[in-house]
Amino acid sequence: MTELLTAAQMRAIEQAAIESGETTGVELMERAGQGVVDAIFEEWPELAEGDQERGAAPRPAASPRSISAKMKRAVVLCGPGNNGGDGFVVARLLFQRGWAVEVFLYGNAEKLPSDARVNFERWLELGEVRALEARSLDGYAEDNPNTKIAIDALFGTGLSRPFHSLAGVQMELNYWEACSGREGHGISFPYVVAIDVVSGICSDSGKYLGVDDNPYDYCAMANLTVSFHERKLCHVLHHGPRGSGQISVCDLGLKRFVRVPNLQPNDRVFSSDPSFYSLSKFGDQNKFGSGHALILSGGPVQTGAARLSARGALRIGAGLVTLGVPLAAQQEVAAQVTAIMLKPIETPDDLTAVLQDSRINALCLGPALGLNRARRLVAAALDAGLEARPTVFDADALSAFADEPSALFEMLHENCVLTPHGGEFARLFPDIAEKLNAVPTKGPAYSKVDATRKAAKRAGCVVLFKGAATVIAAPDGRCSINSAHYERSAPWLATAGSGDVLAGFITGLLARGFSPMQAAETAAWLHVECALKFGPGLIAEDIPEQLPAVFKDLGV
Ligand SMILES: NC(=O)C1=CN([C@@H]2O[C@H](COP(=O)(O)OP(=O)(O)OC[C@H]3O[C@@H](n4cnc5c(N)ncnc54)[C@H](O)[C@@H]3O)[C@@H](O)[C@H]2O)[C@@H](O)CC1
Ligand SMILES: [K+]
Repeated sequence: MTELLTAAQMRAIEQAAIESGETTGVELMERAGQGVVDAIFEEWPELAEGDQERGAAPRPAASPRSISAKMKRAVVLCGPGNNGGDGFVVARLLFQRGWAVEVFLYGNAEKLPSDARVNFERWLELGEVRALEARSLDGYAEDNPNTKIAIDALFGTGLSRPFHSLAGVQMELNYWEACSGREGHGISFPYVVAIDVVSGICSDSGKYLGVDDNPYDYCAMANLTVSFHERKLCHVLHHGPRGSGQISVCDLGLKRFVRVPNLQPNDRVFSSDPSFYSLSKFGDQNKFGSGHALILSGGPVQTGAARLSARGALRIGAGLVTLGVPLAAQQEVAAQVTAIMLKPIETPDDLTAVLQDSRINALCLGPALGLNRARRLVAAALDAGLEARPTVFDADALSAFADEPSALFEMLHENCVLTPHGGEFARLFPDIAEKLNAVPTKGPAYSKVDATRKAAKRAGCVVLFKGAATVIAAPDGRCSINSAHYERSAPWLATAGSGDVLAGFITGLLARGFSPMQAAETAAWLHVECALKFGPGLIAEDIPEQLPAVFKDLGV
């Protein structure tokens, strides 16, 4: 598992490293700048070809007369903080490779923080710094056709308020990002490389601050973002993945400072993957050793969703899976399933009776259950007289409590998992959703991590908040994110029934004895892996069928 950092956590790590005396801010900035240059040439190796080191040449070397039309050019936009400082380092390093480099500064050089100031001065030995204004980049790519790279070093983790003041510059970066790598009308556009965070995006939430409509039309965007030490939360949340392009992580040599005192384990956020958890089965295990999952089905013509969940639970390794079906739907379900068993469950009393069997060790309620049936069966499933059985609540089992979410929360116990999508989340946690969806006016803005943690605390159980970034949180603050972005982008997962399969995956893992948090994290990760394995054309039925191949790849 890798960690995803907030701005405050990153600052604390840097601070601890500097206070240890092992390094300095200037040294870290040098490593950061070098990391950005390395990442650029790794991403576009052709840009490194033919570079002729000129070393730290004196200032005249950068004068306009010494810049030939054939030289590769970079334009570096530096901001008022240390992100800008990184930009000055990148400018110097590209210059030393023989590039023509033009540097703009947004802000007052006198007010640059000390490390950035050092690098500003070092750059002044080599070239000029021009003031960045709203129209500074108008026609730039057309007038400077050999511009290969634009460096966005305006704001990083320190963005604290909306960045609207350079709309023209942001529009240009937006346009270049879209057009880069393509030639049109004899013009080639530079690749946009963001240092740490795309300027305008809040590092903790991934939201463009102060933006309420489609930011991809006019805000700054990048083809490549180089993050330091670890990825930041913004790289997987909200607008961040699309705005950031690709992510490269640059090691600043800070690994041993991760355990600084103010980083409590439950304040940390990880990317969820199953590396810690064993999915393997062992030779001497019989089917009862892998648990028995019960999945409740809706009535006639509403049984497909529960059947998808059941198939998911069985494929992920539950020893036995039973569908609890109302009498009128028995024939329909029986005609469709083979290895999955059936039990008539019509009323809450039927469910209570079935749950007397303690071998049924995981439960799933929700997929197409019907709101009335859901409301009655949820209460029976959570009856205080029964053991706190691991239970997944999805779909109708969540929506059934839209008028009184507290009635559900009062019944839930620590072995439950709620799996809302955005709409269901807003029904159960309207105040939290409102805060999450409000236009952010300052940073750090309220994030999906904040919202899911708060919801888990209120519900008293694990909440898995679905989306391209699925956030999973426990009431004690543990949190992870399953990101279906970048090389794990799985847009075909947004298909009818996909959530039912996920609920089944979680239920199956609960039956196998995984803890609620482990089950939710592992299921979410495998769900994406299955989609990637199948590729385009995926429908929900295909998802469980990919598990054998995914398991094989994992060596399960
Ligand atoms: N020595 C260090 O501290 C290191 C810092 N690093 C870089 O430093 C960055 C963080 O630096 P900072 O904390 O200085 O933050 P930033 O450089 O992101 O910017 C902070 C500055 O911008 C101002 N500001 C915030 N929002 C604004 C807005 N909308 N309009 C105008 N001004 C605004 C703030 O008042 C502050 O002056 C990281 O993202 C990383 O790039 C790296 O170089 C590694 C070493
Ligand atoms: K930036």
